[in-house]
Amino acid sequence: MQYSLIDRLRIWRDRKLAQPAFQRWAADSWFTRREAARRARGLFDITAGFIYSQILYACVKLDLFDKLADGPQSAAELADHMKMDVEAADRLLRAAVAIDLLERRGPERYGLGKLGIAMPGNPGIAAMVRHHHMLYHDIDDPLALFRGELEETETGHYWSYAGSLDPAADGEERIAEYTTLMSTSIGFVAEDALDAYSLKDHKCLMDIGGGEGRFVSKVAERWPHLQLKLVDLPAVAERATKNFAEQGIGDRATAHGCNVKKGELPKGADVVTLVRVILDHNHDGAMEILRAARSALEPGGTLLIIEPMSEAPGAEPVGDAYFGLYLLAMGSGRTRPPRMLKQMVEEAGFGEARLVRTRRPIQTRLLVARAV
Ligand SMILES: C[S@@+](CC[C@H](N)C(=O)[O-])C[C@H]1O[C@@H](n2cnc3c(N)ncnc32)[C@H](O)[C@@H]1O
Repeated sequence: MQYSLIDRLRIWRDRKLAQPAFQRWAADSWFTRREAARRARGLFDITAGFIYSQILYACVKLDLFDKLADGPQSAAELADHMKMDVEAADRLLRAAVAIDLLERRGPERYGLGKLGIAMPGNPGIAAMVRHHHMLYHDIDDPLALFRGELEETETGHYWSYAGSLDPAADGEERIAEYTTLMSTSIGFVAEDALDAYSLKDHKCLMDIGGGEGRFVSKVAERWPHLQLKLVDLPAVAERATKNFAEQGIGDRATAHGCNVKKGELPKGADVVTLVRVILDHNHDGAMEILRAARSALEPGGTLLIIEPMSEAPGAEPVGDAYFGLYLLAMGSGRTRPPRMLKQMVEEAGFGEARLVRTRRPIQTRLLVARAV
């Protein structure tokens, strides 16, 4: 193998850094010890990450964050609720303190920690954590997952449309769980996207893959002048219709059931949204959806893709590590860097694609394009 000068310099540096003697020196030296400690801690955190996740999972299953939001409590006070003896309760609570989910309040009691404080106000995070039990199962042997040796995955079963030949045939019982999870977790995504892009100058919005309509409801609250359409698989669209009626927006929000990749989409929208949809699909499926979106719009119409993306500065582990494995376990889709999405939307008949800044790119990025 031929290496460039820069490669050879890096190989020399990597060998130097890998030497235990060098690492001892770096950990002792005043000049390097902070960085050495930071790296040692970073590697340990990755090594122990599965245990940290289980501590969070246990706290969520026990509703500890909601309970402690009402005021600090001791292990003795919580043990009955946690259905374990006081010593075990204390061990779990201490573990949660160590990873900043909880914090000590005096010698005996525990309250919300600097990370746990975000949990009570965001039921979407707890819902995501609860459904991770499927992933624990699917990534038990990560190499089998990467090598495509798993015949079935729990995550693929849960997201019933992933890899299905006829997702439109799914009935209520297959879609109920995932639609509820999506609704519970849409809050911040909708808020950040709607703060980043004004719909003031639009007349009619169509949300493709809109689930049971929570995003459309948020749009309806914020922009009362807009007509609203939603498209999703028939059993999902039925739930949206019911929700729109219950929320009193049935006169301006309608839901249409069809397989977007095959069906004819309603016309009349001047802006189409795809919220957490494209990442679920492999290239061909994603292109079918983008082309369907294009055919539903007149030239000049607007497309908004709202989803986590790959290579988000500062949020790389979310797009590339978390969703990378999640979508592999699901059996379909990938997160994409904005440049790849831009290319795809251009291929589907859109131009002027640009990324719009959002408040929390870790979960929500926004790409806007115009139909040409
Ligand atoms: C990850 S969910 C996102 C739901 C919603 N946009 C949100 O962010 O909460 C993907 C949605 O796409 C829908 N979907 C998947 N494949 C579809 C297809 N071929 N035709 C229509 N809808 C589809 C699913 O039913 C689901 O509601």
